[in-house]
Amino acid sequence: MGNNDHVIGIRGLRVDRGGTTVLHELDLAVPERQVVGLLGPSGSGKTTLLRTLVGVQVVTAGTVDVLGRPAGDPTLRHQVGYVTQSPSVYADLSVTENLRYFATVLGAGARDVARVIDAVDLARHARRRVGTLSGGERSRVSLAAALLGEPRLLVLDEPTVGLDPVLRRDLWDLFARLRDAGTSLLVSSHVMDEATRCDRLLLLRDGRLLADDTLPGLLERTGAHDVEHAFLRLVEDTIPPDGAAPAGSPRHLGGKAS
Ligand SMILES: Nc1ncnc2c1ncn2[C@@H]1O[C@H](COP(=O)(O)OP(=O)(O)OP(=O)(O)O)[C@@H](O)[C@H]1O
Repeated sequence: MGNNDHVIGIRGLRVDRGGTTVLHELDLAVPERQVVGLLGPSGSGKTTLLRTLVGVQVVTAGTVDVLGRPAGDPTLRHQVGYVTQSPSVYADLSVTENLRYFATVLGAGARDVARVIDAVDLARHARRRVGTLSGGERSRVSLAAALLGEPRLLVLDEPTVGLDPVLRRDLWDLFARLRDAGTSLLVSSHVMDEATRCDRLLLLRDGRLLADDTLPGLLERTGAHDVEHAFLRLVEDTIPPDGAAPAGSPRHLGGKAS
């Protein structure tokens, strides 16, 4: 796959925070027009990795390219939508007022406001003050703001956290629709089940990439029946017990380990 098919290219990325290395020599590429899940337990480095993509994280070593430009390049501002874990919208403004404000900042038109409100299914709450919305509704307002201007890449940090199963399903349906319309998405989650909704998976643990694969590829490679067990098998393979085969041995990676 050539560079043109990738929306994100990372080489030798190392990030130190507070004197500790939290991302170790990451190499990865995210293909365009796919929903790519960045899965890993709490503290594995997901947010740190996403922050590097939008240029707000100091990088110790390596390169991070987004849409063919260095991460953080001003030309990317309108092409990358980023939603952080805490909703970054104004509680004392209505849904529409929030989005009009962000549309003005981004130079997007009023029609775009109606489009993004529809996209996240908040039309019936458009006049409500954001402070009166539920947590899930509020996070959809943040998502709507990220959709303004039709970015080519959406970077979403744990967008489904705290949502009930119905809302989670609806949000993943929305991600699939955005992908079908041509957007590339990188979505972080610590809920391994959400792997089934992703076209590709990046599994992160302790700042290291355990896997960069499709779900079927991952299951076949590890012989596991779900992503949680695949994750555990990969962890076993990278931390061998005393006297066992070295890390990266084909013990589990190719076979059907029990
Ligand atoms: N400002 C900071 N200073 C020092 N260490 C930090 C800082 N922010 C995060 N870390 C550490 O970096 C590591 C990765 O954190 P990060 O927030 O990227 O993980 P995460 O996978 O997003 O976790 P979560 O799912 O809980 O949000 C953790 O060990 C965390 O304690």
